[in-house]
Formats: sequence, structure tokens, C-alpha cells
Amino acid sequence: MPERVFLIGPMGSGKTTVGRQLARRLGMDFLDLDLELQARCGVEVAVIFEIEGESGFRQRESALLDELSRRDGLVLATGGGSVLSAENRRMLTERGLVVYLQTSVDQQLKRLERDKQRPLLQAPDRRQRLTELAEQRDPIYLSCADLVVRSSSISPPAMAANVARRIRQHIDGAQVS
Ligand SMILES: Nc1ncnc2c1ncn2[C@@H]1O[C@H](COP(=O)(O)OP(=O)(O)OP(=O)(O)O)[C@@H](O)[C@H]1O
Ligand SMILES: O=C(O)C1=C[C@@H](O)[C@@H](O)[C@H](O)C1
Ligand SMILES: [Mg+2]
Repeated sequence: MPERVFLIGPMGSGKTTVGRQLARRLGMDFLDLDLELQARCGVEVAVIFEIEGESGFRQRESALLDELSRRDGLVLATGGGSVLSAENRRMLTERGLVVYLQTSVDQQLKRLERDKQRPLLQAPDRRQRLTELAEQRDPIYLSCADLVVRSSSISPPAMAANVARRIRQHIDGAQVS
């Protein structure tokens, strides 16, 4: 197994949900950057956005990513916007296997229907917001991914199994060549 697996992708792609199950399958630890940041700050991500703005959140996110992305034996679910900074992308690509959970705006909308927390979803037209974010970010996710796994309409456990299989194939392929 790789030393570290970094999950990237947009809100609702399953980084947190699938990531936890993937770690169990691979016998690795699991951490979630948003949850860890919340635990350390003692407040929700939305409150950090409110008090410090998105730029304040991004600074905290980068500092924590730098720390956590050095740990061994870890599946790390990153935040949806963690890849926006070139420095963060460098940390991810140099330190572990980067897996992009690619999804559709339709699926995101369904999965996040009941969410009231995510600050970037506080928009009158969620479809439009998610579409804009996808147009801006999909090329960035693709640019730093070692593996792209489409998160279609399969359950989180099936998705975790799928990602684990793709990681094993990727590693086997790398050893042969
Ligand atoms: N493959 C899937 N099939 C069905 N539901 C899913 C799937 N993946 C995730 N979900 C559901 O979608 C919701 C959002 O997923 P999750 O919180 O894991 O996304 P995320 O990528 O961590 O988002 P964020 O970047 O905002 O943290 C959860 O309720 C989760 O159960
Ligand atoms: O897509 C984003 O920029 C974000 C996604 C979440 O994981 C959180 O990191 C936060 O809500 C910002
Ligand atoms: Mg998450």
C-alpha cells in the first residue's frame, strides 16, 4: 500500500464517507482535514468562514494539510477547495497517492440536499453555484490526480471497494513497469 492516500474532489463526492470506509479496507488510519480543523478550532468550518473569511480558512487549511500530509499510513480526506493553492497541490502530489473522486452536479445536489452547513453552498441557486465550482475546479483536480474514480450512483461501501481495487491495480502496474 502507499504510505498515504489523499482523497480530493468536490463537496458531496464522498471524501469523508467513502474515505473512512476505504481506510478500513486498506488497514490504514483515516483523518478528515475539515473535521480535524474543526476539532482543533472548536468551531464549525462555517464559523471560521464567518469570522476569518475564506482566506483565513484557507491559511488554516494549508497549515494543517502541511502537518497531516506528512503522517504515514493515512487516508486523508481533504477539503473540497484544498487543491486551489499550488503549494497545497505540491504537498499532495509529492507526499502520497492522490485520488480524485469525480462526481456530477446532479449527484452533489441530491447528496447535499439536507446540508445547511457548507459555507460555499449558501447560495440562492445551488445548481448554478456547484456548476461554477465544477467548471473552475475539475481541471485542477484532474491536473493533480494519480487516479480518477467516478463516483456514480453506487453506495459508499461499493465506492470504497472500487477505490481500493483501483489503488491496488495502480500499485501493481507501477511495480511491473
Ligand atoms: N457514493 C455515494 N453514494 C451515495 N451517497 C453518498 C456517496 N458518497 C457520499 N454520499 C453521501 O453524500 C453526503 C456527502 O458526502 P461526504 O460528506 O462524504 O462528501 P465530502 O466529499 O466529504 O464533501 P465536503 O468536501 O463538503 O466535505 C453524505 O451524506 C454521504 O453519505
Ligand atoms: O469546496 C470547498 O471549497 C469547501 C469544501 C469543504 O470540504 C470545506 O473545506 C469548506 O466548506 C470549503
Ligand atoms: Mg468531507
